Amino acid sequence: MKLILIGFMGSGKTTVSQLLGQQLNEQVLDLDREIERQSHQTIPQIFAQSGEQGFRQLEHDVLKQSMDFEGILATGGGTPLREDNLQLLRHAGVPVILLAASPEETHRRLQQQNNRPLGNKLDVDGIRQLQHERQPFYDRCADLRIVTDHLTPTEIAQQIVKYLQK
Ligand SMILES: Nc1ncnc2c1ncn2[C@@H]1O[C@H](COP(=O)(O)OP(=O)(O)O)[C@@H](O)[C@H]1O
Ligand SMILES: O=C(O)C1=C[C@@H](OP(=O)(O)O)[C@@H](O)[C@H](O)C1
Ligand SMILES: [Mg+2]
Repeated sequence: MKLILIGFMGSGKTTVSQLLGQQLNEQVLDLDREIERQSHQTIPQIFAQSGEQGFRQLEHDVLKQSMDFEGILATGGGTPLREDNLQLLRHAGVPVILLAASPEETHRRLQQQNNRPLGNKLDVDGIRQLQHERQPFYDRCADLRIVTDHLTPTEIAQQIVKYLQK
């Protein structure tokens, strides 16, 4: 692994990882896409059929087997919530970058897509609450936190590249 992106749903992990992959000429692994590829189901289908618990088990299995991947890893927003996942992320030995956005901006972004079983039904207050609950887990593994509300994905990728060069 070269770099790990973590953060709440809609913070831009998937988008920024693709840009970083192009700029740094590195492979990108998006945990959700890999889960979908291996299970032959979409994320909403997995939640509908196996519940959140079933999804979390798949997520853990795929994370564990991805740890020796040589490239940029985009996690899902709930990946750091499990202690065993958090330990894997912390001990990967690569920078862990936390992307963040305000509840209002997150709500705007999540409304543009309908593929997040845990995010799509939340209003701004629900997002604020869930972000608050998850914050301690994100803080425990992040080396750098970037607030993305007023940054384009390109600008975020540039900040990360600069950070890596230091
Ligand atoms: N910095 C940004 N500014 C505005 N919109 C963004 C930004 N980053 C991502 N988005 C948009 O927000 C949505 C969620 O982005 P995504 O990369 O899927 O986030 P994540 O993987 O963290 O859930 C997408 O529609 C994406 O185009
Ligand atoms: O925050 C979460 O619990 C989740 C985030 C999603 O990934 P994104 O953060 O890329 O949306 C996806 O893993 C799943 O819907 C659950
Ligand atoms: Mg994503």
